[in-house]
Amino acid sequence: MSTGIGCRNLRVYAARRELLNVPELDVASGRTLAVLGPNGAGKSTLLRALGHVSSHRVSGEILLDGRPATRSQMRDAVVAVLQRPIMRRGTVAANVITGLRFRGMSHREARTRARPWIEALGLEPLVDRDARSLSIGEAQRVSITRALAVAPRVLLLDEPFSGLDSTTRADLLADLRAALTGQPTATILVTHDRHEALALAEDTALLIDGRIRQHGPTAEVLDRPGDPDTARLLGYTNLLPPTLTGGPHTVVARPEHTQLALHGVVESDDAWTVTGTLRRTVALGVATRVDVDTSAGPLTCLHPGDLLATELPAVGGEVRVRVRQARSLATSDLVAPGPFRSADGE
Ligand SMILES: Nc1ncnc2c1ncn2[C@@H]1O[C@H](COP(=O)(O)OP(=O)(O)OP(=O)(O)O)[C@@H](O)[C@H]1O
Repeated sequence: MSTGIGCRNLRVYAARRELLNVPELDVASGRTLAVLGPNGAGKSTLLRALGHVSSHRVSGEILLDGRPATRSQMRDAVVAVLQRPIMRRGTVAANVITGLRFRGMSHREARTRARPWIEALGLEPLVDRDARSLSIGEAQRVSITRALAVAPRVLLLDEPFSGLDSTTRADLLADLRAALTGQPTATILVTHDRHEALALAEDTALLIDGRIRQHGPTAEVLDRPGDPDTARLLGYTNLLPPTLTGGPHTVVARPEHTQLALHGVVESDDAWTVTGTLRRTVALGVATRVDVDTSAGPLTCLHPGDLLATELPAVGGEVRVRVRQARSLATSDLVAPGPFRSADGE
């Protein structure tokens, strides 16, 4: 019998509107699934339904270790970590053992159980601090340690990293991944950030409009956009239709593989070029974003570092854009730039 959490024919409705329709989903014990979707895709709706805590009308089956699970069975099996950490009155140490105390464990035993998790998550320097004085990043670390200390069969993570700065987020993701390794917990992370999926999850499902469009090993799913919606979600925001490429299918490219052809830069032969009008530039610190309008729609270029104003053509001026790497939406394969070079008639 398979262990872990799953569902069959799961549907969630608000009034007459169907918010979610997932025919089948399984996360085995010891594995982590990321559910990646844009705002409003139904990610939280899915987590609440799986945890049997939905306030909507739900049909279908929630499975625990392969069998339909009741609400009380799920309550015992599941621990959730939410976007905003909730700290109770008292020290960090007292907060970490809360879940164990709720489950009837003595104070002494709970402290002994929690100790390795406090070490694994690097919380020792904070244990005596008033939990309500913590930063959001610190509080989320406590909240995750509290969840892990219970050794749950199922861990549901509802965007717990979204309010953290990039360094804090990367540290916590790495520590959580290490802490989960070898544990018999089935973990589901919902997020809109593909980098979080890559950092934490072996498998990823793409959820759009309440339906799973793609599902598989994370590295494969993140690099195999199958339609314009999943392409956008996966960062392939530049859509190049056949009218632009001259090829048979729409191809998609990441902004980091798309750059302006600038004066004085020697161009190699390994990119396809298209002309357009420079709409605006945005300094992002580590990179400069340049938006260009072309005959077949907008393209976004990303140049590493700061581009000097003197290097850039004026807004409204004609520019050439080079796309170094693109994928076919029909096959998800990388498309060599050769076949559609000079498709715009250059
Ligand atoms: N009571 C309700 N009545 C009607 N629609 C609802 C109701 N509750 C939620 N929805 C809709 O369900 C959809 C999914 O919401 P949900 O919060 O699950 O999305 P999400 O993917 O978690 O989004 P976000 O990333 O913005 O948190 C949204 O379009 C939302 O407006």
